[in-house]
Amino acid sequence: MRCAVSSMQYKFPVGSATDMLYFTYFQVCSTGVDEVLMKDEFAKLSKTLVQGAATCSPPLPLTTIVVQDHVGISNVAPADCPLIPLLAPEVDQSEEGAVDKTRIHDHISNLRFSLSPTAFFQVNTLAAERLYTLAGDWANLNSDTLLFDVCCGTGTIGLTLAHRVGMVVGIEMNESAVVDAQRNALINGIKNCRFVCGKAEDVMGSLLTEYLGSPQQHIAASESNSEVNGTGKKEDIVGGAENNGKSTESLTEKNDSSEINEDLDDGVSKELEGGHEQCNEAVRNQNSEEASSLVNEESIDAKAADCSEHTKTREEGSSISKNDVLAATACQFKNFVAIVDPPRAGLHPTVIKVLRTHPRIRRLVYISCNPDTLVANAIELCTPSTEHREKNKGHRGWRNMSSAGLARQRTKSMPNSEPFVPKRAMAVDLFPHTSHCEMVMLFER
Ligand SMILES: C[S@@+](CC[C@H](N)C(=O)[O-])C[C@H]1O[C@@H](n2cnc3c(N)ncnc32)[C@H](O)[C@@H]1O
Repeated sequence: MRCAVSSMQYKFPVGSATDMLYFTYFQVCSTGVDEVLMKDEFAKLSKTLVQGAATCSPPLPLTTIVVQDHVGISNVAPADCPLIPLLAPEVDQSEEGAVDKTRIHDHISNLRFSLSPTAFFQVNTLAAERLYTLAGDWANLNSDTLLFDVCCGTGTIGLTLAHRVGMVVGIEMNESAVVDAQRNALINGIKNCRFVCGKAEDVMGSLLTEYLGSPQQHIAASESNSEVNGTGKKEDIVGGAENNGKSTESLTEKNDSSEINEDLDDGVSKELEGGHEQCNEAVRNQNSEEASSLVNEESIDAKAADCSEHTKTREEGSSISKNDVLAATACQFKNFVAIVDPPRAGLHPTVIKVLRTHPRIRRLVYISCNPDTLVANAIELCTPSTEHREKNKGHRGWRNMSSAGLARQRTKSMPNSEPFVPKRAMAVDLFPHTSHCEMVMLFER
């Protein structure tokens, strides 16, 4: 296939609404095209965009254009592909905070978000605000809630809901987005969030065990509770697990450690002493404008990088970080909720499996931009374990199977576990005048 930039159709939002085409990225396939020609085409593209932005009314403040250089077959360039700047921002060094012009800034729910070029961010921010609020309402959040923000991007969902929960743990595979999320927490003075860089399928299981204890532990606690008092009530299970869980043990061990005291010197101790209520109060009182005027972008950069470094160090097991302290305090929570917002491919089967088989996750809010994969994931979350059909029997071959068909096959190897029940669903129109929308679905058990 041969295709160059010049063969692309692109319009710019000029004139009447019917002429408009909003885009978040261009995709260019350049197989067999000379590099000089490509450069020339990119220069033309850049010029067109600059002209389009200037002729808008009011003119669009276009500061940066970058392209990602990806060699390979994919409809999305991986986040670590090199970035080529086509239009560099005009930086006035005398102006305070000028360095920040290389980043995009936006606001959602009175919070300020600073974004790097490869990080995902909803284009329709007003509708995104409604979407996240709805997800938060359905998630039934309170100060006893530990919220897992799965596929968290730049931290938008977790940060906008942080004031409604005890703590947020965000999981995201794009490293730049994770650093953005740390940075956005700092910019907005939010202290009860931890962001972990990794594929959800690789880290979700160990994070659930770290914060909630292992599924086996809770099943055992549940069984012994039922034997002792003949009830098996879920409240009893939660209470027992809190005292016996891994998190409690690690809290005791870590509080004795001299290493942790050094780590706390940087002010983390103050965050924790005050508890989550104080932290929530800070979030409530500090609107984004005040916060942004208080923070210095360079120190934010350093702190965000520092936080992400801590995450890495911690995973290597060589030191105790601020994140360990957050993890250690997690045992106080009673309500564990996941809000998942995966890409079009949906959640990886491993993520579905760990969420379904952990008995303490009772509520899950799924935000989806692709109904096909939402249905497939819902089948795996909700099919009762008792339906033991013979594995691999009666299917028409993997290649011809829909995502729902594949999901049905996978339910046969799902470990015995209580199924979720789909309770509510609502479409949120983030992309007016297109056939796309976001779907929010609440699952409970
Ligand atoms: C639809 S976006 C949602 C981002 C964020 N929740 C928001 O609303 O801005 C999906 C996000 O999932 C991330 N992602 C994709 N696959 C992932 C995986 N396997 N594990 C963790 N994150 C993943 C992407 O990098 C992207 O940031």
